[in-house]
Amino acid sequence: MTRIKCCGMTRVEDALLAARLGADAIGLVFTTRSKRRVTLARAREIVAALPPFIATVALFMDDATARVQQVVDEVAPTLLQFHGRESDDWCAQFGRPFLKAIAMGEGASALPRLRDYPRAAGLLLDGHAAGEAGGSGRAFDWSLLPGDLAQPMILAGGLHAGNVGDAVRTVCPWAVDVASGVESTPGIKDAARLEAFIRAVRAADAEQVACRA
Ligand SMILES: O=C(O)c1ccccc1N[C@@H]1O[C@H](COP(=O)(O)O)[C@@H](O)[C@H]1O
Repeated sequence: MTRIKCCGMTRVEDALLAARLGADAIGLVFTTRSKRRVTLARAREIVAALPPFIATVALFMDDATARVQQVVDEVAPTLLQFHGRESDDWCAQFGRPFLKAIAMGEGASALPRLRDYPRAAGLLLDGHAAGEAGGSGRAFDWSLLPGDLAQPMILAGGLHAGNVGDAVRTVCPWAVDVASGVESTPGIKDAARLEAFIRAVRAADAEQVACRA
């Protein structure tokens, strides 16, 4: 079954809705380069409201070590997610499992970077170009993806209810991650779009026997 992460939560009600509809994880964005940025207080409020077994993922992009440590100490997210030029060692210093985002917007030239993060719990492949912020709603060419990634792959970038079924069938990712594709406005989730997204993933899962082989 494909795991589902819904990123860029800024409201308790949206996080609870995602959990109720069947999301496995929610993302909280701390980088200043995002319209979905949350304060520490709001992040704590969202995390405290969640039911059991929903993972929380704190997202950063070239942030200071002290800032990441502060979020680790005060919010206690399940995982960290790094979107910038952070190295594998730098990401690992917090002693937490982490996802490393790889900017796939440049196409095949991004592929060597998939080998640079052996300590990552998963690689999140996003549609933006290196140096740009994610959460742009931009997809990339999934046919570039190698079938033999060493780590679990989290597919992101421009996913929405209309294309996520194809993504699951074509790529067989460990998880999918969505931000703008389930929003009415940045940071505000749309219940109908979120429900349609999760339904589309589950429908593709039901058809896709190859991924479970
Ligand atoms: O969501 C953001 O604002 C954001 C900012 C900076 C780096 C990453 C960000 N979001 C991540 O990007 C992916 C793809 O977003 P989208 O679905 O294409 O809008 C998203 O899943 C977040 O993990």
